[in-house]
Amino acid sequence: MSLGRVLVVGGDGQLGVELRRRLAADAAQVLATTRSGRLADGGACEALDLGEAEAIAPLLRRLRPDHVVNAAAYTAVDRAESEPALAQAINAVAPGRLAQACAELGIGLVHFSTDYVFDGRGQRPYREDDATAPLNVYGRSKLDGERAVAASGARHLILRTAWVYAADQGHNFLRTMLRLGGERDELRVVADQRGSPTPTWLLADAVARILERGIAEPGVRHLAAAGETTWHGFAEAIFAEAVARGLLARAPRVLPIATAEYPTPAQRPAYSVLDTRSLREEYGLELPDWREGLRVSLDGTSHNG
Ligand SMILES: NC(=O)C1=CN([C@@H]2O[C@H](COP(=O)(O)OP(=O)(O)OC[C@H]3O[C@@H](n4cnc5c(N)ncnc54)[C@H](OP(=O)(O)O)[C@@H]3O)[C@@H](O)[C@H]2O)C=CC1
Ligand SMILES: Cc1cn([C@H]2C[C@H](O)[C@@H](COP(=O)(O)OP(=O)(O)O[C@H]3O[C@@H](C)C(=O)[C@@H](O)[C@H]3O)O2)c(=O)[nH]c1=O
Repeated sequence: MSLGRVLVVGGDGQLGVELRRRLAADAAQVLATTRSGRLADGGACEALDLGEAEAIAPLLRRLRPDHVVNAAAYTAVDRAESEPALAQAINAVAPGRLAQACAELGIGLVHFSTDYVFDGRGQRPYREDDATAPLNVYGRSKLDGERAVAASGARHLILRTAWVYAADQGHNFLRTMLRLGGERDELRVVADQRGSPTPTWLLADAVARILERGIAEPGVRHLAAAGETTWHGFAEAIFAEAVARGLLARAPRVLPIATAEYPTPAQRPAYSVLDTRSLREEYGLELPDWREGLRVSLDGTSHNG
């Protein structure tokens, strides 16, 4: 069954690239926006600066997609502390306007949010209706975005995910570790923040399944790889898998440290594992363990399954 015309907003972000790749198999047409109107691979797409929110509705009226997937966001967690107005404009105001336009035109919307809406004091995986209390500007702006989308009346799903990475593109922890691991003998990585590293291919596969089945019940859902680890555990796994594949000659020493020993402008939740049961049951999804997700990502295979 064709998914019809799908518009990927933020088509050159790490998730946007994977969505375009994955949805091309099932959609009649995949349209995309970037700020410049060009894709990094040289292809043409629509120009949309989300800082200019009044441009959103006219673009959607012209393109008339069947679905919009919003993969754009202000994701620089530390920088957001000194640019709160910009984070709010991109992560809250623009998604609200996008959702209003989708409601007006009868377009289904899939929007992404984050585990950083939680304060991390939980002791079991967070469910969708657990209380939110973001610790940083990025998390607050994303939570405001969730609220604006929910209030729009659009047929929508808000997918909260976590610790997103792609092996082949984007700014993410995996690629940072591979780079630093090639440069240094020793790294210090926090071992007291727990979460679930989630590859973009897992998210894109899930979006394809969601669009195929349709959005029946609007609202927030949690979507992340199964299992949990710390950033330190993730780093050790990255190096073990990378060395096994010859991507690195040898693994650096990875010293476990406390968050207090790695000061950053933004505070991060100590625990942000997401309970994904609701979405798995609703859409019949099987979500791989984070370690399996890492292996598949580094193998560079099975990305379109
Ligand atoms: N990365 C992560 O670990 C996590 C991400 N998420 C969420 O998942 C979604 C996808 O994130 P991810 O792919 O990692 O993000 P990226 O940072 O890789 O991509 C975000 C995209 O948004 C675009 N963008 C930013 N500002 C604007 C603007 N003013 N106008 C138009 N486009 C803009 C960026 O374009 P440009 O390059 O030109 O700035 C970039 O292409 C987001 O909603 C994010 O909040 C949730 C949990 C974890
Ligand atoms: C590079 C590095 C980071 N760290 C720590 C800092 C931080 O606590 C943790 C992760 O750092 P990063 O800056 O890569 O990750 P961060 O930007 O916090 O990642 C977040 O991004 C946003 C967009 C989300 O929505 C979240 O789900 C989450 O993925 O690792 C070390 O301890 N040692 C290191 O050498």
